[in-house]
Amino acid sequence: MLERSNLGSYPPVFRQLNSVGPQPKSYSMDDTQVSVAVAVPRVDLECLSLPKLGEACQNWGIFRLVNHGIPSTLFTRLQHHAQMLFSLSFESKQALITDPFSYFWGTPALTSSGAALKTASPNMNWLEGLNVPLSQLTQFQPQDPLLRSFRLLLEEYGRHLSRIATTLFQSMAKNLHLDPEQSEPMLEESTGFIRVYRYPPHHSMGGEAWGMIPHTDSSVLSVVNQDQVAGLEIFKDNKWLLVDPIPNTLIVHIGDMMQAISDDGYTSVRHRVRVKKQEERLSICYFVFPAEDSVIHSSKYRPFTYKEFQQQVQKDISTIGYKVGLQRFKV
Ligand SMILES: O=C(O)CCC(=O)C(=O)O
Ligand SMILES: [Fe+2]
Repeated sequence: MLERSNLGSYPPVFRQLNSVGPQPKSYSMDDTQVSVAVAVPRVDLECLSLPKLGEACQNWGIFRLVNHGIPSTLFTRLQHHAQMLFSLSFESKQALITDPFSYFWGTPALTSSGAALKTASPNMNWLEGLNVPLSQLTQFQPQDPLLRSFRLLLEEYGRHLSRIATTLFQSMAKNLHLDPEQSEPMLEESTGFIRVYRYPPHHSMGGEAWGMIPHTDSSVLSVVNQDQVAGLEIFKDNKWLLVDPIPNTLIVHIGDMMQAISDDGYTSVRHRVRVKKQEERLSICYFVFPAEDSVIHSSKYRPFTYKEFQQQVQKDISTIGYKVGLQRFKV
């Protein structure tokens, strides 16, 4: 049960708990019925089966990674630190979390500097988060002991995620018969960043709020580490399906860049996050991209760089309120 004392840690716009005051505008969707839990395919990183991996990427665009080599104690410590950090007062978080980290709420769409992107959309995403560019981690030398130890954990976690993403990408490239020289810049480890999210509870009296509205990730690969509070849903075969949390497993998403690289053979799966009435949810997500200026060649899209793609996404979010994505680049 949520402690009221927690309230001061939420950004003011999320402090409407139990009130009948004005509700944030909700994302209007007709397909918000309860989604069913589903067994997403499992991929074992220790005994990686290329056919199984290929099948998951083609048919699902998402899979559950097991035997990934990350110690369970690292998961626990990360979650614990994230919880402690988010439970600080809103003002403390604003003051403590400084460049190159950034603290945001209400939208996951950020500019390249980490500031929240001004969006034309009235949809409020019911979340607060921390943005961590991994290549700049060592520049973050906070005085605060909690942040200092969190940074060390993120560094260790980032190394694991780089290893995992590289192994998976190389196996996917093999499956797709990509030329190793051309595919190498398609996964640039230095572009990797981590988002740590907290989804506050939402006591809806009138409207419903989404933790994160439906979207596809712009990345090559995204790796989600969720706590025990369910909420992540994927859209498959015209249904929303719940991706259950299972301790010590990771959820890997195919992102838009991987969809383009694979000539649409793999699907960047649409997903969203549902918020709970009583419980907070935490997740720690990793995203990795192609080298900014490498040209992505695909039979389905005109040649483009990730930089162009990102600029187009930011322009669409600012002007029309949502991401159009790969459609903008179709031949
Ligand atoms: O919190 C989650 O489980 C997913 C977050 C997500 O989809 C994203 O950051 O793109
Ligand atoms: Fe996502």
